[in-house]
Amino acid sequence: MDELNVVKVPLVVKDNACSTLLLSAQTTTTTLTTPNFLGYSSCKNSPVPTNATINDNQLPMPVFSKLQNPLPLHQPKDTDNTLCTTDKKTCSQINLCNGELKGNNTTQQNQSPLPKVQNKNSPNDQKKGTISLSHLPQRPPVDIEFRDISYSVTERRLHGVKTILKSVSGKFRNGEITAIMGPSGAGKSTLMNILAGYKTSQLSGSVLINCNERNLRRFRKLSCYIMQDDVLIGNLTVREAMMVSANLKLGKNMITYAKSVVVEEILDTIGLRESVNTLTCNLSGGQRKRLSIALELVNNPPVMFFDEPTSGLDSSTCFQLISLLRSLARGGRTIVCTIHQPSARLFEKFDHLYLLAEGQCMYEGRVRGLVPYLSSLGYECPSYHNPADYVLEVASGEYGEAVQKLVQAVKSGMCKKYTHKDYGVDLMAVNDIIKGGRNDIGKGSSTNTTNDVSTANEEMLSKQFVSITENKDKLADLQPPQPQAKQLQNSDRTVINMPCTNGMSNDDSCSYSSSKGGQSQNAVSGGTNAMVGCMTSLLDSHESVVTLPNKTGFPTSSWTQFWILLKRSFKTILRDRMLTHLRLASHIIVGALIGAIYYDVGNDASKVMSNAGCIFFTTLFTMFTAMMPTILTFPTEMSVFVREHLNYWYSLKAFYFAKTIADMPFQIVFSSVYVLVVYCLTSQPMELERISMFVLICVLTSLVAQSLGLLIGAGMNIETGVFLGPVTTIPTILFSGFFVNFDTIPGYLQWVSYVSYVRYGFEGAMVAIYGMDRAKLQCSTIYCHYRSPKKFLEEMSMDNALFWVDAVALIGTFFALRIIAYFVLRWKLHMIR
Ligand SMILES: Nc1ncnc2c1ncn2[C@@H]1O[C@H](COP(=O)(O)OP(=O)(O)OP(=O)(O)O)[C@@H](O)[C@H]1O
Repeated sequence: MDELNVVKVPLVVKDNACSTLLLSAQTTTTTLTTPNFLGYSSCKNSPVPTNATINDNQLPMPVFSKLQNPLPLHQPKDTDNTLCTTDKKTCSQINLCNGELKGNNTTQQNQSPLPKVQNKNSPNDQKKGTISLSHLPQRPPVDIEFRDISYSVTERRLHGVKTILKSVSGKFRNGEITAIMGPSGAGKSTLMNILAGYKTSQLSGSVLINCNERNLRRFRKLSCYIMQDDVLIGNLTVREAMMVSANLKLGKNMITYAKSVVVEEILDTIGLRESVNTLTCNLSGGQRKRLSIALELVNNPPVMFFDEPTSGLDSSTCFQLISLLRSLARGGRTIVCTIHQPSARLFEKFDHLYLLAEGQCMYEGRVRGLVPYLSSLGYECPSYHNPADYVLEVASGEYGEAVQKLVQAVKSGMCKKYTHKDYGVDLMAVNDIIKGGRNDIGKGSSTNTTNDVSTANEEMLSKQFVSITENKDKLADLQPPQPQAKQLQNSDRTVINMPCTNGMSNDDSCSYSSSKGGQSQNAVSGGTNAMVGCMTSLLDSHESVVTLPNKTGFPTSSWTQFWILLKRSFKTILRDRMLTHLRLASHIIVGALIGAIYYDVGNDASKVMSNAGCIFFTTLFTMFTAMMPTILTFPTEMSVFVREHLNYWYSLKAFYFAKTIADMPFQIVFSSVYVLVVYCLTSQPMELERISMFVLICVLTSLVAQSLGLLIGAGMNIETGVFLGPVTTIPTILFSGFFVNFDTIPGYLQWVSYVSYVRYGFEGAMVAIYGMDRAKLQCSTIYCHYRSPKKFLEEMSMDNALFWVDAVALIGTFFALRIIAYFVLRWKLHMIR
């Protein structure tokens, strides 16, 4: 069976998604030589007989869905364009699933997300665009085990310590979707943050990855955390957001075309095809959630954490989403979700349940073991009652002091038997149900109230929420992945043998067929699972987590990260029409207004005070218009940054430099436009040197103000920032030298004026206008006290001021604030943990 099986029908590679498998849509019956369950030809050992004939309505989802959107079909003459024609090229389709060209298994392949994209200069002389693509990087499957995790926080107000998690242990396996449930405040998010590596301080216990002590840095590269409030950059389209993710996460080894193929495949898979050109701010809640998942799927993380993924979604979208997560799990991933109160239909979609109450574990095991477990302890889930609701009622104390009883039961090992993945699998019984069409709902509710429930009753109870219509799915889903993996060990299918050093047997899920097991399951289970099965499987990988190179860096260099983020920032600023256009318009309009008010006062000795007011207002305006938008927008950008940084997209350094540089050109242009409008309308001296100096000092003031806004935005939330920004500015305005002369300020307060950047801005602007031995002003009245500009500067205590000192002071303040803001961001990141 080493011979490669070939699909006879023409297969056409789609231009922008080479992996799209097209079967002839013109016929309703398609003959395949060797399709696997998913309709993709397999290389070897296909479980389906050769020359099978399948009808469209038998075609599994991926193929069928392509048929519904037929692309130009043709019989390619050039065999390079076919996916499966010759031995060497045959495996393309399955490679799309498993990311590997057979016989091309180098260490490098295993370690990096390498596309196998034929370039122009391919030695095989293949046409440009001909692709044999490993569409996702290869990653090993991961089991997470945690032992005796305790977590406490110090409550300063109460001078005490609050213990949030009390010695909890458990294990989340690859190939499964785990729900962490419990009443509000039980510690679900805390546990997940700890497992995801977001919280690392004030905790004890150990987290094991594939039975080995977790290397946090390595683990963070293998995992992603999708938060409840999926903050996305609103002004990017779905495709653009995905490309940013791909560019950052897939590294420079992959050419742009290959990345776009990856992106298109994921978007197809996750159901965002229709929305690729929609701005993310216009997506629905469910679409946003799916995009959040798609963004993280780009580098194929084997572990995905979801904080309340269903919050804010309607029941149908919830169901679709959890089905999607389940399919991702079936691809070999470890999916962990916190969830509040799932419906019965949603609840049964989970494989594994971890129940927390008061920071302790109340149950850990199969979802279908929950009802029997509760029943065995005397808590009978009433008929037709959602077990998820019931267990939360129990955990909330509605049925008496149950928490300690259940916690003790867990500690004494009573729920051990429910943790086995084969628990409750009784295929015969399910078959009977299918045949007989009996609805067993309610049967299990029975009258059994004793603690010692018989096995038969337990199984009956476990089927309480299995609807008859879904029993076929169940049959497939209930198949444990492990035996299949074992069965495949001698075939060409890859089984990941993960090291088990602590005495655990392989039965304890340390071995798992990473990708195809998932596919097969999906194929059987069909529906949503099948739709995403192949595309989203973990890939064949001979590496294990412990042998992964201990590289600490990001997938791309700092320079690349900076460049990608800078381009993204530019794009989002330009597209933020409301803010960017408003900023520009406000600078022009206010400039014109000020110009109209102080029209032609610049050279009039009788209006020197008015002109000083105009200069002072100009300084203030450039300051406020630079600071406030940053205070308002930066906290939102911070949320995106925290998510992306903690999911290992890029470094803080790259983000910060990009952020710092991206907005500067806009600020410089806006401030300059305003200053020039005012300068001209108020008839200030038309000397190039003075104009340049005046514009420069105003721009510098605005950049310093922007830095202050960045600092406040980095350290505070919007509400606090909006208050703190203007409040901290008031003293700097007071000590600017406009309201009170420097000489008039009491000696012990004079130092404040040295830290007032507004003072440097105003002083520099005054020197630019009235300094440098400017000639006497025109006097339109009988007597003008300040005909001599020098005299006026003396009056303002600015006669000894040097423009360049003010400019350098502003530049220094700019750098100081930016550096402080950087460290505030670092501190914030540290505090999150
Ligand atoms: N930094 C902290 N200081 C004090 N208490 C904290 C802190 N962080 C968490 N807690 C407390 O720990 C408990 C568990 O919080 P956690 O967010 O993990 O609960 P949860 O189960 O996720 O709740 P919910 O379902 O409502 O989101 C809560 O009582 C919370 O008030």
